[in-house]
Amino acid sequence: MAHGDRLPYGSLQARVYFDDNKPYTVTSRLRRLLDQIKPPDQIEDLIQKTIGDFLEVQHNIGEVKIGGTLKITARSQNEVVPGFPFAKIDSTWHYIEEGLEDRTKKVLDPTAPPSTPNTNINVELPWELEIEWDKEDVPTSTKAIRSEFPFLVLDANSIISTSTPPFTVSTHRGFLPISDPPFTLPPPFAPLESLLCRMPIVTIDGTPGLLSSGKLGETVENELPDLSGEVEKFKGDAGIMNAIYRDYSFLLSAYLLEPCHQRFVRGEGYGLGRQRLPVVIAKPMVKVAEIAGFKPFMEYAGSYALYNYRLEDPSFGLAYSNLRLVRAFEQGLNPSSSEAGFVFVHIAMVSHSGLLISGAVEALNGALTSNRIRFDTGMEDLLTALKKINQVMDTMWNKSKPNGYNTFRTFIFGITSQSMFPNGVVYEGVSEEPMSFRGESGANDSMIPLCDNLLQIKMPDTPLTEILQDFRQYRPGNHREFLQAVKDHSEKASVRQFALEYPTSAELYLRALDYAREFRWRHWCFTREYILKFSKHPTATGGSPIVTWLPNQLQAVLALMVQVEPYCSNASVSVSDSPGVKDIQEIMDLVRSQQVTLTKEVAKYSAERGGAPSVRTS
Ligand code: HEM
Repeated sequence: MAHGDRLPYGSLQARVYFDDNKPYTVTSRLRRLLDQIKPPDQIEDLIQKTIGDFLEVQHNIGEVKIGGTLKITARSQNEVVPGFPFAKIDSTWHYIEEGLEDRTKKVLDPTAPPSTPNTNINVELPWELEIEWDKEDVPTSTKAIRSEFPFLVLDANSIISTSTPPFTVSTHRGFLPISDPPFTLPPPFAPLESLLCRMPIVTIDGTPGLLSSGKLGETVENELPDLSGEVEKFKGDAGIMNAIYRDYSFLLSAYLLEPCHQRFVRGEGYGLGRQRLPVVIAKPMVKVAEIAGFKPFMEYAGSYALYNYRLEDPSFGLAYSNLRLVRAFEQGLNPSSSEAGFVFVHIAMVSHSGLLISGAVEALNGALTSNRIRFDTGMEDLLTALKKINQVMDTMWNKSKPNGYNTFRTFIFGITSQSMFPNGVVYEGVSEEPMSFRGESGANDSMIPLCDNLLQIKMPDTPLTEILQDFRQYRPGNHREFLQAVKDHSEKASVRQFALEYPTSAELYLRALDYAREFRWRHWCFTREYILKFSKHPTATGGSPIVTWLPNQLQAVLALMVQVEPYCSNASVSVSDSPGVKDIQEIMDLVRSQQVTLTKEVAKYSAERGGAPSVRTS
């Protein structure tokens, strides 16, 4: 049924589910129905009731065309309550956020009524019917969720269970796991735990570990049983599954890359890694990765960076000084090591991604509904978040020193496009066909891709961009789906065009691009100072060509900024009035000088390294 079609029956009902026992006043108002035939403009029901379960309101509206707004506001002492709206059209109940995965729906709504089959109503109908929550009263973090962008983003009120995937996007945890990661494994995995404690180059008690003496490989082969039978037993606990996946991925990478580390510390090239993974790592890893929804190799979010912390004092939360590593390659769990600093800066940045997400969703909803105020408000939140994220990123220089980076870096390389694994790696007991996966990389973080997708930053049609697309597979499933939904809806709403239609929005848009530029420029500087100065290896840990890949995306952002600049010429000065905020001219001068500098630097490094390496995309 499409927008404008007639509803065959004159009844529209809404049902609100409450998850506590407070008394509520519920106002339900039907308004702005387009092309109504009979009903009055507006019907208002006021119902006061103590509720422990559902409240239903019904409007008898006669024959109407689809496309109106049912507004339901529920209040308890001025607080807007968390409720889940349903619409009943004819005799079928539709959850308003129709289209969500059943899994998520069940977590949030254990009491959802079964929908009865109805041949007249298409399941897409609720999306034609706009249902809004009272905008003034709904907190920023939640108002976007119950609106036009059909992706369920959790918030602090959402009910989560042990089966909720740890990496479920939310407005309070952002792209961090929804709960802090478990840091001990169930008892059957004691042999794995024991190996991982003895594994780092320097162990927790300061003594040299297995990687220091090059004894990890033989110790694995002598000691580790095949625990793949145990993995399945913990299937119901998504957090534990993710922790088991994290821990096997550390052992797997250390095992494969140990010989490369030995050569690297002797000042030689990396040479070859181990080309076969023994069954005792391969089988449980493949099993746990499949259940947890990752590739059977170390990933950025699910393993090395975002699932690799514990809180020293849980009451202190995610403060940088309160973070400790769970696993490490380099210096035991020393929180001041370069490896710890590298991991913690990522976590500290991502801890600000909740506002980035709610801002992006609000801006998207603004564009989807042609609501300029909503769009601008969302963009302002996005800018606040990006500013903070960039500030934290800048602390990397002190928290993890360039000369300490290359020691632990050896262990986060992947298989794809790496000279250490020219023919892939055989996972014994799984398949004799060699497998290949990209290595751990911040490129699999979701914050910058969110900006790319929301702002419709078009990357050039090059093999380098294919690598960017290939990286998408290496993210948690819910991150991937969220980013895809943002991309699709941003295209549907033509976010970029919507922003450029009005100078103030255009300025906000340009400033968001500027933060993406700043992020990518700093990245290029990191690559120069941490990698190019110390290593001749041609590919980064994720398998992208070290000199040309980051500039591919950075140049695209710089070029887009030049295109957008003219649309900001009459913008209100309010955004740039705040202290410390650069004016547009200043931003654009920097953009033009970075375009020139980057081109020169890429040419220089490429020439020094004998031209750009050939690019393999998968
Ligand atoms: C010493 C610090 C860092 C270095 C040396 C570094 C290095 C790199 C390199 C070489 C790449 C290329 C991709 C590949 O691995 O094949 C990359 C990509 C990327 N890294 Fe980092 N990184 C650092 C810190 C961070 C941090 C703190 C973040 C925060 C989330 C991050 C996020 C990203 C992103 C989003 C990309 C993709 C860039 C794009 O789309 O243009 N990196 N990084």
